[in-house]
Amino acid sequence: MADILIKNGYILTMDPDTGDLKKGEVAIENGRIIYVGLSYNGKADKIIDASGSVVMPGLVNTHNHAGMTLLRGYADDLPLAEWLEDYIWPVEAKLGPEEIYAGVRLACLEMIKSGTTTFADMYIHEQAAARAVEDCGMRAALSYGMIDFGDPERAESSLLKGRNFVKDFNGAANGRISVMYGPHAPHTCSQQFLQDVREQARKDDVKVHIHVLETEAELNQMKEKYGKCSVNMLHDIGFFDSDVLAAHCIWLSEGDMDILAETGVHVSHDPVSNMKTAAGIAPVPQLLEKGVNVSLSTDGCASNNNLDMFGVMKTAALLHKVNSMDLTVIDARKVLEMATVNGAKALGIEAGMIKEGYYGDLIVVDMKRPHLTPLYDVDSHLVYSARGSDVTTVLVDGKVLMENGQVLCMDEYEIMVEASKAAKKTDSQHLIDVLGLNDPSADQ
Ligand SMILES: C[C@H]1O[C@@H](n2cnc3c(N)ncnc32)[C@H](O)[C@@H]1O
Ligand SMILES: [Zn+2]
Repeated sequence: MADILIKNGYILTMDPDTGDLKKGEVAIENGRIIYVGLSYNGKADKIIDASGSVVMPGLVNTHNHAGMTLLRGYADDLPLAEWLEDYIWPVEAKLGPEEIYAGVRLACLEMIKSGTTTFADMYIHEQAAARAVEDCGMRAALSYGMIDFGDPERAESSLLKGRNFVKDFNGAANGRISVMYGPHAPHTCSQQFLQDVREQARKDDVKVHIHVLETEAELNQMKEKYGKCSVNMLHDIGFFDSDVLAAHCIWLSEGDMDILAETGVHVSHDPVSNMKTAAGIAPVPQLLEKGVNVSLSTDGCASNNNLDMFGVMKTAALLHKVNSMDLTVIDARKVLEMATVNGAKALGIEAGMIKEGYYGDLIVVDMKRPHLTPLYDVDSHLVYSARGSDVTTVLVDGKVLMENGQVLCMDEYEIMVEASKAAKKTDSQHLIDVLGLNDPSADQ
């Protein structure tokens, strides 16, 4: 007997072996998909009616700083280095685990409501992030953001934090949490530190999540310091392998792309963040052409400014079309693959497809909406016209986290209240009390 049977939906399996089903059924038991096909020959505890909807794999957001929801809109429209160094980093120092817990809860709420079932994270107080993920039921690959700035003491304490996190949370929350090592970037970490982290990750058999060549300033700094770019430096120290997830990868030469392809590095593409921070345009069509696994991500909320992967999908498609002045350079199916199959592959999880044996991580998207009518091509609608708010039902690990627009795994209002309170720790003079928390009349 299945736990859940989803009926009457258009099943976008993303599985090349089975293809999509115009009207099919998906059965889930013990957190895994046990049937995908036209009609399930068994009973189920719970039936989900997906009439007029698309049932598809949950979206996988492969680069986030989830706790940064607290800094959404905090310091916008500033040059990237100034934004990070003068605004974001000083204010992050004021945030403790309780604030980050509240921020990550808000991030999870936002992600669930817009169809993301798994995210990869790199941030501070990551234990608190793990607790938030555990509590809400999502799946995540978490890493402690480690920076040494060439200071051996900082290197030691950072690595220790990273190691403890890996030790304590690998496989936590019934396997929904996986861990990674998160050395921040080649220009904020010393070469020695990057080598030490690399070695530790191999020892622990844990993946590595890092920012690579997000800005031209990084490229110039690296050339000055090492006489070569970040990709070459990392390659020369043996850092690259198929367990590395590199975010951004904008300022790549042809040779850099070949290195990423040969070593099997996964690239996380953040088009919205990259456009907002004017960081540049990653050569995604070329990377895909060379066989690099490219997935999609929002980046942190302070550079996006939301966590809606539907917005990211549309932006990715449009950006590369106009950049190459060739609209055939990337199509809707490819974008959907990047947001599902490729993301799951980068994180090494059995998700991203509706396939027997894979995790019961899937979403239901309501197509009975004005902006999705009429319907000729499901892929096209999902990428070019749908929004996160069209997602009605979300399952992770075979558990229903949202059903018919109702979030079941947390109290939405409470999450917003707690995050708003946590945001006060920034001491910003500009914080506006939208929930009316400081207004006694709002209690009635
Ligand atoms: C893990 C660390 O990464 C920082 N961080 C957040 N967004 C970016 C970005 N676009 N580029 C580089 N670092 C970033 C966070 O502020 C945190 O300090
Ligand atoms: Zn980032």
